[in-house]
Amino acid sequence: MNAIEVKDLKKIYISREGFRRKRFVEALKSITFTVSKGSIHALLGPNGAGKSTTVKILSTILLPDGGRASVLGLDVVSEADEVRKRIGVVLDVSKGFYPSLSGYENLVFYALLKGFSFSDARRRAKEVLDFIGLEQMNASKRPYYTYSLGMRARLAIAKALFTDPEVLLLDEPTLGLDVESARAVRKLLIDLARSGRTILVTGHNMFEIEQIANSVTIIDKGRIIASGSPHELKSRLGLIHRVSIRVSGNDRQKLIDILKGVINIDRIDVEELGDAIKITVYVRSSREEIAQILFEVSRRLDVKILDLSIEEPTLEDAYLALIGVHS
Ligand SMILES: Nc1ncnc2c1ncn2[C@@H]1O[C@H](COP(=O)(O)OP(=O)(O)OP(=O)(O)O)[C@@H](O)[C@H]1O
Repeated sequence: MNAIEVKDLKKIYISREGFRRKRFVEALKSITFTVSKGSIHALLGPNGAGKSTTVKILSTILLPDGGRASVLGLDVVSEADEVRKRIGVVLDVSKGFYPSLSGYENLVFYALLKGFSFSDARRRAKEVLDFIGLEQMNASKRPYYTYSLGMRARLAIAKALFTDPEVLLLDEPTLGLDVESARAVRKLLIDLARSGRTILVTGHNMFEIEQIANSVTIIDKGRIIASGSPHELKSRLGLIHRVSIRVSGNDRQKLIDILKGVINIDRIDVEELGDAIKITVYVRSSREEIAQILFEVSRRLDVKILDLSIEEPTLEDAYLALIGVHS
């Protein structure tokens, strides 16, 4: 069953250019995707692709100009009040808190505005602070302005979890976090999905998305480019192996030309590294075939293979191939 359904969604921003002229930005041209219940779905795309706009429409903060979107079967426009009760949202981890209040006080204040009784607000604030690990960091009683970015991200997620929502909409929740904090947030999201929550997350860190997302939608310039599980995206592109070779020697360019002729190559990237070059090729051949060809070719030329790795392609490889095809 789908927790989120987005069909042919459109959004046009109108902003001013000078005093009179209006500027129209077609942020979403036609976005369609679904997210199944209890899964983590990632929206990926370059800057300005329309990810935040999509999340804002699903959060009922922005109205679409066309198409429709629903959360748990509720329309985000006509049933916006009901949608708000069932979702938790993080749009900017550093916004929405009073700097001089502690994390705990911020949450209690937020809960009172939401209509919780004082005792329920205090109880739930302690629960969520404990759940996201701020209580254990002895941070819940410290003023918010003393929080690190990692603590702020945790507090923003605690706030999103306050009403125990079934669906979480998170716009770049790990932006700017250090390795440890980002890892903690990732684990939190996986635990939440395991407990039945549906999570829609945006981000730019492909490694991170590949670790957590069950499915992915890639958008660019307001249109869908591809969607599916990370594995489906990679196999659809026929990306079988990524071969990285670091070589030195005079015949480096010859090696590239020969490789292009003998290996079934999808793409080749060459990076100059001073005395050496790094060649990355995406090939459909088997590992054995690739290794054999490389060693045979390099024996005939004036090149020295300094490093060789043959790996499975990553989500980032698939993403770059897809974005490259469409740009
Ligand atoms: N309030 C606004 N007024 C005018 N144009 C806007 C507004 N908000 C966003 N845009 C434009 O809409 C397009 C989509 O923006 P959006 O923020 O949704 O992209 P994004 O994929 O989230 O990008 P990023 O990865 O940089 O956060 C961009 O061209 C952006 O400049």
